[in-house]
Amino acid sequence: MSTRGGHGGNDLQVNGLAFAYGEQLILQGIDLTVAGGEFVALLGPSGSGKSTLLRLLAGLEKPARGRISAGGHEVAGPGPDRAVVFQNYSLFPWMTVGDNVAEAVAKAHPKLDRAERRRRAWEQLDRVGLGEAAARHPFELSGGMQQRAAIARALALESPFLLMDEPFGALDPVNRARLQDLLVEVWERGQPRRTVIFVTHDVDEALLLADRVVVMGASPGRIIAEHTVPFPRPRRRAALLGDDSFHALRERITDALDADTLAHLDPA
Ligand SMILES: Nc1ncnc2c1ncn2[C@@H]1O[C@H](COP(=O)(O)OP(=O)(O)OP(=O)(O)O)[C@@H](O)[C@H]1O
Repeated sequence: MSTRGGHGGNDLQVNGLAFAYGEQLILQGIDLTVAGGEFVALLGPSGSGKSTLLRLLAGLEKPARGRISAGGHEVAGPGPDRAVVFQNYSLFPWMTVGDNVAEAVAKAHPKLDRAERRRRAWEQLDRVGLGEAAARHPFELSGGMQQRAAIARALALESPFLLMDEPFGALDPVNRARLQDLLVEVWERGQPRRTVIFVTHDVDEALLLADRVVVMGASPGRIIAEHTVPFPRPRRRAALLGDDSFHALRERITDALDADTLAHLDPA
């Protein structure tokens, strides 16, 4: 089944977007359309403005020029329709893992009573394999478990958009692979599917997870290429590695990134 058909209210539109920090132009001429339920990876070298673009989509920064709309509404600030997961877990350290997630449930459903909030929080934690850890504090968990909890919290918001900034960048390879699989599993089960924007600088991760890869270049940050990822799901790492078309696409993307990096090296 196509994921590009759209699910009504959860498409994303970026038109003529520019952003600057002071005098420094960070993003320029960004046009991007993401269909409802689509999983898009934003790939690019360090400094190409991936995180900045994600922060703009989250409403944490304001564009200097251009427009962003999410689900047909102009983005004017952060909102519960757009859950964000950062690299460093960002759980509240003074709350148990269960309470961290229950807090997100309360945001999504302010009228629920405490018992029902907790029930739903526990349900989310079960989905990510953390049912046993709900009463523990973040510092009592491994990095992988904390990131699972951060994902459970983002899912508990029941938001149509999931914005993820290198969420698995700090994890060891085994945990990273587990959480990649978990993310795809929960995304595929969504009814409707969430629209996911996933920042990474790992080409293999982008090709494993995404429906489409948007490649950014630097100075200023802009989109230099887009590729639909044609591999059928479920995707298996070993099968991808044995597929010539995977290597061909990987090479095209890596070449584009290398060319952009070379073009911006100091001539000295
Ligand atoms: N708060 C800030 N003030 C000034 N400049 C900033 C700020 N945050 C980021 N920048 C600059 O904006 C540019 C883009 O940064 P950004 O973090 O969006 O890139 P990125 O592609 O996500 O990089 P990375 O892969 O290293 O995370 C960089 O040149 C960075 O130095």
